[in-house]
Amino acid sequence: MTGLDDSDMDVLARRLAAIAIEAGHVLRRMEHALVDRYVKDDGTPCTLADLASEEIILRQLNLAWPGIPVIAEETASRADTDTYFFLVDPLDGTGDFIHGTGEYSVNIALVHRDRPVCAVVAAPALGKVWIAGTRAEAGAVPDTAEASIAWQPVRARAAPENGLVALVSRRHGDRATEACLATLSIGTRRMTSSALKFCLIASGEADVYVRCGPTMEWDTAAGDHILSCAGGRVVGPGGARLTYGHRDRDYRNGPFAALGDVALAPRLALPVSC
Ligand SMILES: Nc1ncnc2c1ncn2[C@@H]1O[C@H](COP(=O)(O)O)[C@@H](OP(=O)(O)O)[C@H]1O
Ligand SMILES: [Mg+2]
Repeated sequence: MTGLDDSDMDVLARRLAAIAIEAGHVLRRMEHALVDRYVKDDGTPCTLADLASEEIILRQLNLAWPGIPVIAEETASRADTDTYFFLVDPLDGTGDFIHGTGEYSVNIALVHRDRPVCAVVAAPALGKVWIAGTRAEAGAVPDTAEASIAWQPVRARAAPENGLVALVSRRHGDRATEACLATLSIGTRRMTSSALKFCLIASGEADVYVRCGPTMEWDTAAGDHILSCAGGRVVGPGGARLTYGHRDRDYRNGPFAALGDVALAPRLALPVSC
């Protein structure tokens, strides 16, 4: 028994937002510091800021929900995922944090069995935060932890007949992604980093994000849930929704597409693996 079954997921999403915002304040303070960094085995960077953010999030999650396993990027525990577990990316878009574009996010998702049920994506440098429990909402990041947030509902848009807006990673591209995008009639491409791509589609500012290169479950779970609650969908090869908690594959995702309008799904030609 975790007690989470009886939780109001929209209330819980606000609590996750407070944690992500607290971590985000620390990230902002570290933005201009000379932050030590190293390159991990997968070739992606890590900084002291990733670790500081993760420490705060782990502490707060353990305080609020003791005993619920947490799979976090920098200390990815191999603990058994229970019925409920958290997926945490303390700093998604570390490359952008280092390069100062501001396009980085803090992602926290609560997963029930293999699908997210509650999530936050905070973009501290852009001053925006998205949440979802049963509905997707967005607000401005307040300057202080005590200030309240005026949450507004967000909704993905119907795909326009022509000129879809596609979001592509600023730092990670690959041929399979390009081939898949070529099957859609893309009018505009916008480079965006981190889980912000899911949130911009959830807010009706873009239509599609295709990713055939490697990503991890903590990169996508929170954005997946926010976009799903906003009326969109994140699908893998064959059109099925993504599932989470795959320790057997080290929490790696396969290829996926995030869609504002599910009607785009039949037009996709995703490869079966990355
Ligand atoms: N070779 C690789 N293996 C695993 N994940 C990778 C990867 N290259 C990029 N990623 C993932 O892509 C994320 C960045 O996505 P984007 O390019 O859309 O901003 C990274 O997030 P982190 O910055 O949290 O490490 C990382 O998790
Ligand atoms: Mg990260």
